[in-house]
Amino acid sequence: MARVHFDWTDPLQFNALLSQEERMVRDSVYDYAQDKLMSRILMANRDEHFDRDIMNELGEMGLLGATLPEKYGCSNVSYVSYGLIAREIERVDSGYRSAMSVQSSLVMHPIHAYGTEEQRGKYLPKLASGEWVGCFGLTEPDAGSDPGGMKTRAERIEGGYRINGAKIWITNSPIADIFIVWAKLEGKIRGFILEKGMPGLSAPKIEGKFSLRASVTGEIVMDNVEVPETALMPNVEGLKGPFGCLNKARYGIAWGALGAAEFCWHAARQYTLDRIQFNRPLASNQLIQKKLVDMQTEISLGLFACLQAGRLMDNDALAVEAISMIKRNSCGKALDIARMSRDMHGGNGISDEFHIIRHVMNLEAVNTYEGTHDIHALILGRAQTGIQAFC
Ligand SMILES: Cc1cc2nc3c(=O)[nH]c(=O)nc-3n(C[C@H](O)[C@H](O)[C@H](O)COP(=O)(O)OP(=O)(O)OC[C@H]3O[C@@H](n4cnc5c(N)ncnc54)[C@H](O)[C@@H]3O)c2cc1C
Repeated sequence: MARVHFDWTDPLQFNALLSQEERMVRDSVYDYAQDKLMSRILMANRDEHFDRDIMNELGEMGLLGATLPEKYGCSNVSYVSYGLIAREIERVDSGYRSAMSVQSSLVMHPIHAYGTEEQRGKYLPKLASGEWVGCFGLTEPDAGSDPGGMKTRAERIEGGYRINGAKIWITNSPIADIFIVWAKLEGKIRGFILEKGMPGLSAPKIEGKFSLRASVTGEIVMDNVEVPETALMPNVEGLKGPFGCLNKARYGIAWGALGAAEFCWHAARQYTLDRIQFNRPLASNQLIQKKLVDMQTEISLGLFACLQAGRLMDNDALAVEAISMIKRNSCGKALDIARMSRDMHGGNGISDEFHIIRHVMNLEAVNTYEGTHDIHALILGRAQTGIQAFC
């Protein structure tokens, strides 16, 4: 049997399973991210700054709401391509991928899936181009893993609704033009589209984050915000509204986290090949090689799981529990890999100039948001045993 070449970067020939279009998407996003995002991230992270222009650039590249139809200004690519986009952006920084995911999965998706044709026509093209930025308000100070416990309320008034409540930990909210807000109306969770400048609506920034510093996060405060009837997204009610959005976002996160992990793995390999201690490269030690191989194995297996999930999603055949599995697996493994890479970089591992500590810090939040690692275990545990263990 002929000896088959082993590509250490792609041991199971993942790339061979991608279509021509998917490879083109991957390569163009890789080039953009390495050229335009990598050059900004060091100072953006240090200064806790999100460059608003990035949204316009992502829009120009067709990366916002990329899976949605062309008639709304979107690219209509496959979910596998969407995953590849997330992976390449997060190879640079989870904060940039977060900004993109929120716009695509948590703002544009619900408007498309639950909104009226008028709402789609009004909001989607401007969100697709990056002219407008959106945010998604579900989490509250007293309702995180248990969003059903939300206190935000909408009440009917003449011609529309009055909304009161507060959301916290909201990606993009301080720079948002559009706010997707989930509130209880007559006891049922409903989704509303709010716009910047509405009286009583404010979105203060949360300062002092040590994770996702290049992504802006804030609150949404609603003090008697009056919205017209047309602000309600009519086609969904109950928790399945926000969860439908979160499922799309969690799918993208599963791909993205592996992009961050790949950066940390490749950096650890190069660092330990270059760094001489005890008169030989660190990479000549068995312990180091084992760690590199553990990284390679987890990332390679994880990418196959994401690819299969993407193919199923493209055929409307992916169960939500499977999304919990890949979100949980990718985030947990990526965090372990980033921490391991940090350790292998020695003292340099804590310097932002090597980029590893930034990925470690970022992945802490990525492991927590959109359903924590343990909450996804409980979702899968319930599906396996039939027993609800949340409470
Ligand atoms: C940087 C960042 C950006 C975010 N962006 C957004 C956004 O754009 N929009 C939005 O709506 N939200 C956003 N979030 C919120 C995020 O989704 C929540 O932080 C997350 O869902 C967890 O909720 P919590 O922080 O209230 O933690 P809690 O729910 O209080 O959980 C704390 C701990 O308890 C554990 N726990 C909870 N319940 C159980 C249980 N039944 N059994 C066992 N363990 C349990 C959890 O696993 C966790 O370890 C963001 C968060 C961060 C950090």
